Amino acid sequence: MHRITLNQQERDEVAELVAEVAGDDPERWNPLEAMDSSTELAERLPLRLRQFLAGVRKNESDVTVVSNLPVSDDLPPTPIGWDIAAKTGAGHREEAALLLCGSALGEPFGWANQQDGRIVHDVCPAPGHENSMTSASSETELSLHTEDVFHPCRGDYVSLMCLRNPDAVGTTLVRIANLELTESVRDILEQRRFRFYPDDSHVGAVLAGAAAEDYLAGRGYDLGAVVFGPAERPYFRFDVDFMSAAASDVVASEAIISTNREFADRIERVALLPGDAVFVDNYRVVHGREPFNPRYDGKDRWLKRLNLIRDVRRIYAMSDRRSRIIA
Ligand SMILES: NC(=[NH2+])NCCC[C@H](N)C(=O)O
Ligand SMILES: O=C(O)CCC(=O)C(=O)O
Ligand SMILES: [Fe+2]
Repeated sequence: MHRITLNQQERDEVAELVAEVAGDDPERWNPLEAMDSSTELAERLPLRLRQFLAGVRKNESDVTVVSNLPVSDDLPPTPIGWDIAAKTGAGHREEAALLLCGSALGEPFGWANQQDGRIVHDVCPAPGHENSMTSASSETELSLHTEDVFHPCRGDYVSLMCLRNPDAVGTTLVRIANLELTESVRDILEQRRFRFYPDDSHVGAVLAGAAAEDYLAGRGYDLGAVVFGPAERPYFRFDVDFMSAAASDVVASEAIISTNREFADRIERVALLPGDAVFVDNYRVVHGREPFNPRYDGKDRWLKRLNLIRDVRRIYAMSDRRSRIIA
């Protein structure tokens, strides 16, 4: 794990940029506008941080933590669900901090059908979702997954900035570099024998069964491989809850099961503290979360999440609109 810890002066410098991007009034916070200014202002981040993130990008570092980012003294209570945060602008300065750092690594983008098309998401437990398969869950663990596994323009990085984490709940991680797959399993994973589906956070997406297969095939998301790219430094995608083998392909189905079993021995964890942001390489690492007990008292665990792609033109090229929000 690569880590940089900002010193006091660097933290103050970031806080100044955050103030410029975010302003004082959460009610007037417009993340899409802020995204534009943050891309320019990212040039003024402390040199040591910019150089560090440039190295992360160039070397394709698996997991990177930036520590001691500014978190507001007057942080509002943890919202009880992302929709509340969307209404109130809660944690808008921290959204700005994540946009600034993220812009040094990639290009922010979002999904029209996820968290209402927001560019920065809230990850906090929500009543009624304790055992769901979305980031709003708590009591049930969140399976190790590639973020937005189904989509060809899924993020190169998923980034999470911590505002609160009182019980030091861990984000779980497995790197492909640590997997010891047998040659025969790897061989199967490299073949286009798998289907990948939108997860439950993509509202209104067709979720399962034959209808989903038609929908995805119609959009060009046909059978794909799990492992791909350079043999010496491969990429992968995996989400046991939202993938399947092609119909009646028992061998591919078994490869999913054995890969998922292999994860168990390779899990690393990072318990983010307030002011930590983790940048997970979404092509080299799957991530998830340990279970925990939600409180719903304003002191709950609270992260901001931002997707980053290395070349936003890949998104523009898929559509007839020049938008970072994938429809
Ligand atoms: N295996 C899974 N549960 N995958 C879905 C992960 C959570 C999803 N990214 C969300 O925003 O809610
Ligand atoms: O809460 C975490 O640590 C991870 C959450 C996650 O995987 C997500 O929001 O996509
Ligand atoms: Fe995730």
